[in-house]
Amino acid sequence: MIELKKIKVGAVSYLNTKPLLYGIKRSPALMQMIDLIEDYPANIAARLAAGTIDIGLAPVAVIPKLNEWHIVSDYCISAENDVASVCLFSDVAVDKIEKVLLDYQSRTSVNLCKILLKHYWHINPVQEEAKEHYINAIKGTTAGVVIGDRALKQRANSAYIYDLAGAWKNMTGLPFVFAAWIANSQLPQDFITLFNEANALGLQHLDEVIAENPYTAYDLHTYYTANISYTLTAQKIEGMNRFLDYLRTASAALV
Ligand SMILES: C=C(O[C@@H]1C=C(C(=O)O)C=C[C@H]1O)C(=O)O
Repeated sequence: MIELKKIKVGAVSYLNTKPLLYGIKRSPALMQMIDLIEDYPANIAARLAAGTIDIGLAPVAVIPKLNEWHIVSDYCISAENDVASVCLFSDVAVDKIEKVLLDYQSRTSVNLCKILLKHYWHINPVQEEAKEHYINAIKGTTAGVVIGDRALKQRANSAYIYDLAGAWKNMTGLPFVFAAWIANSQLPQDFITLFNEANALGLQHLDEVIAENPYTAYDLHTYYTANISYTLTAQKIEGMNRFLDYLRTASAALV
């Protein structure tokens, strides 16, 4: 029998992606068609741009780097208001911040922070792409953007927590899309249909998803229902396009 070439799928390895992966991992038909790798967002972006994966739950900030891109799913990682897991953490109020360390695992949120520093908070601190273990260096007038599960933990450690999706909503009135399922070539329609159905399953079984991923630093039910918003609506796409417009005009986008 001829083994058909598998579709290489890259997913974000954080808790926020578990509801989307729940159904994918439970679909034998889909699991036969794909190789699934899990990694942090900046690496998913790099793999998609290099073509070593065919589709990824990729930071939307990578879009300008891709020769070809298709958003193939109705599901995404976005927020209507506060997202809880993408914040600027600081010991001092925002106008006292002198330096911002930008999470090396992120592509979208670090660019969002740059946009907000300039256009929302109107400040211009030193901004540096951080290295591993940088979270320990968030102290005094050095603030830091942290994303994902590590951000949910950091909430207990910083006096000031500026939620970047909340700030974006205040500035633009729009929701914010962090990551979407982006393919770098046209994928078969039968795959896309199965893939969408599989993404939806976990959202209908959140209690099971939560039971499978015990976590104490933050209430996952709140996270999955009030913070992260999983459906890609027309308004979300408007928010995404507004963000991509800012990126196009930014002099130093980090992608
Ligand atoms: C909301 C989040 O969105 C993430 C943030 C991303 C980024 O900054 O590049 C990419 C993927 C998302 O998983 C989070 O991980 O906390």
